[in-house]
Amino acid sequence: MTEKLTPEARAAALARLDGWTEDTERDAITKTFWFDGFDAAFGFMTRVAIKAESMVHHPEWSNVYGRVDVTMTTHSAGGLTALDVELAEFMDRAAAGTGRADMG
Ligand SMILES: C[C@H](O)[C@H](O)[C@H]1CNC2=NC(N)=NC(=O)C2=N1
Repeated sequence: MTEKLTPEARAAALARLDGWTEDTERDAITKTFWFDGFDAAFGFMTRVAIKAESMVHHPEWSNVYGRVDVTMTTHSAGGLTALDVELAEFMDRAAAGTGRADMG
């Protein structure tokens, strides 16, 4: 089973990630992505969904028009793991416009 990150690994991951903040109350990280309308937001979500399925690891998220609110945590571990960081990094790349279904 995937283990929760150590405090050191967690701090290093947060320093590496772009704009993610900690939700310390539930040991999760969150970020709001903004896109130029629904089409771009849903395109992002589609790329992330394909990646999430391949990882068998899924975001908690909601979408309103060009806005996507994301929370990442690992339910089975009860907190933040390397899987959350991996998918968060993928989202940062996908949102930067380099996202492809076959990406990373
Ligand atoms: C059965 C299936 O592998 C599990 O329910 C997976 C699915 N996606 C998941 N996603 C997340 N974020 N955490 C999990 O613990 C998790 N578990």
